[in-house]
Amino acid sequence: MSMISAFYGGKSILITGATGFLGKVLMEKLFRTSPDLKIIYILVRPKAGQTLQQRVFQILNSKLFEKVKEICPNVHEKIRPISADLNQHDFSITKEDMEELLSSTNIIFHCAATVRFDDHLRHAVQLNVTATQHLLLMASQMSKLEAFIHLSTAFSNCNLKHIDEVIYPCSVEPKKIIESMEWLDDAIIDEITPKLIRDWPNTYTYTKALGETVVQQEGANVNIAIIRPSIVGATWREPFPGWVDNLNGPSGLIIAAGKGFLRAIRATPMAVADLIPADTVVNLTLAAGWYTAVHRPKSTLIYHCTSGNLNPCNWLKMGLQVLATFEKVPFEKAFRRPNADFTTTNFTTHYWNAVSHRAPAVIYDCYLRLTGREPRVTKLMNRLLRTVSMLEYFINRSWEWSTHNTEMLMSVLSPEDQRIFNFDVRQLNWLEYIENYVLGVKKYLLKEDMAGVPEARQHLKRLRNIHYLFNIALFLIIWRLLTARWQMARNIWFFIVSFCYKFLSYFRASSTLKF
Ligand SMILES: CCCCCCCCCCCCCCCC(=O)SCCNC(=O)CCNC(=O)[C@H](O)C(C)(C)COP(=O)(O)OP(=O)(O)OC[C@H]1O[C@@H](n2cnc3c(N)ncnc32)[C@H](O)[C@@H]1OP(=O)(O)O
Ligand SMILES: NC(=O)C1=CN([C@@H]2O[C@H](COP(=O)(O)OP(=O)(O)OC[C@H]3O[C@@H](n4cnc5c(N)ncnc54)[C@H](OP(=O)(O)O)[C@@H]3O)[C@@H](O)[C@H]2O)C=CC1
Repeated sequence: MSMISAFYGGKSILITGATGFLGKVLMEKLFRTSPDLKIIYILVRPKAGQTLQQRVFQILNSKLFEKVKEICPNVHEKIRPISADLNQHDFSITKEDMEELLSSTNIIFHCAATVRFDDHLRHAVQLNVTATQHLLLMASQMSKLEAFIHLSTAFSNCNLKHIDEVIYPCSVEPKKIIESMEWLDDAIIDEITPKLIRDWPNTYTYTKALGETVVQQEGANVNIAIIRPSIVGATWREPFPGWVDNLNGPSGLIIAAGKGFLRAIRATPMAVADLIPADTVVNLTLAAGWYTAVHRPKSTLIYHCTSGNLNPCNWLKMGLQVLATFEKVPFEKAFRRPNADFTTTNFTTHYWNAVSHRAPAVIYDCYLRLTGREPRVTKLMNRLLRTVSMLEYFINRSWEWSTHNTEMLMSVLSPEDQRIFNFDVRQLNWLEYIENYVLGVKKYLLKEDMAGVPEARQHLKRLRNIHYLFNIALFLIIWRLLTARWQMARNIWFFIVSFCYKFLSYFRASSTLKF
């Protein structure tokens, strides 16, 4: 019998961010491994014209939850969506809902966050710091609370090279930042943001670091653990390989490369690609929830959920495998043939961006205009290049994360739990994982059917022929222009033609002599 599954049985669990990528995988695993849990409260906001119920209905009807519905047919009765906006005071939770949460919750998984790198500091502080502070305040009033699990990121201290499983002090007190956000106007915040975030690359990683300090300062009366995942990718095994449902991290770039928009990226090929599958993060999170509640460690334990020090993969290996999978199973209606080159200097990056990214986009937009359609590729390309520039920080550096707590946790699990809640990345076969990731992107993000693969291959062949024809035509045009303007070019041209003529004459003469 799994100790972890049994532990969550009969429990009331509160999840924030349950509609997000990790939140859904977490909920799915909880229902599948502990179908007798009492209830999962999820804090949800109405979004995109959908009510809470519609959002929950959509999640439960997705492919991710197919297995769960077999194991736990009454799953819809066990989810209780609570209307809440974490940006609002008291989360805009009704009095009745709040009372129920305070009196019943046993475990909290705090996943909600803004993961946008370019979010305005005010908004990032609101969600990643202030909301965490409020949630801790709520947690401290929960009479039955056994554990509070906070999802942070391994990059919350990405200004350091070696990162231990500790909370590093912030140069400015989070409380002061929270206060100042209340009265400073947007223009002043914009001005001071670079000075505040200093060597953090964006507001996301900076506010996640502040969030950890808040957890440390405000969580004295609560039994807490912090999980720090690195770059979360598609699922490895559970509930099935390759599940992914948003464009964050590598997923968006895999689409951009597979569709032939992104053909080169500025990256350090040998830098560690510290990806971690979503199901691995969830397994560690659930195991940490159990350990924190049952063993009640004296201090807040931080768990690094990373792959680099146990089973490293680099960006070159990842890029090559992504490309190899595109060869086997191409994406449909590609713009150009996929390519995945790594540039390492400013010059080559600018060259690739001009020649291989912007120029084809401009040419295609001219074609769209000429055929009476709306030009759109240049705009798309500019957005893509902006996105890539924001991710570059993470693909040109390597970090070392110590994993003592994570390894300790693995060692205290029973063999049964080590199997069911496996977070041992040493067992991960990268080539197989990356192939499944790319297939998952094709199936679950792009919603492309495997039946379309032969047509996609034909399309790539046509693109190759167009590419060759285009290059030949371009060469001839350039050459014609050069010979028309420069005597030197004409002399070279004359020399090449006469050389070829002599060579052919010699070849013809020697072959007639033989017979
Ligand atoms: C050959 C393969 C090599 C693979 C090589 C992989 C390297 C991969 C390194 C990752 C390194 C992360 C390391 C931190 C790990 C964490 O701890 S954080 C969690 C991850 N967080 C993220 O990844 C958030 C990143 N994204 C953002 O911050 C924002 O989307 C951006 C990049 C600032 C763009 O903002 P924006 O211009 O306002 O655009 P937004 O409204 O978000 O989307 C605009 C369009 O771009 C698309 N888009 C959004 N994100 C992306 C994306 N990542 N890619 C492409 N398109 C995107 C959207 O779909 C949208 O399209 P339309 O719907 O308009 O057609
Ligand atoms: N994905 C990754 O690569 C990594 C993620 N992490 C961390 O893991 C956690 C989960 O990330 P992930 O699942 O990828 O993120 P997502 O962006 O997929 O999900 C974010 C969740 O937060 C919710 N949320 C955002 N704003 C509010 C609000 N104002 N009120 C209520 N809910 C809100 C979203 O709800 P809605 O659906 O309504 O928008 C969504 O459920 C985060 O803490 C993140 O920092 C750490 C390392 C890497």
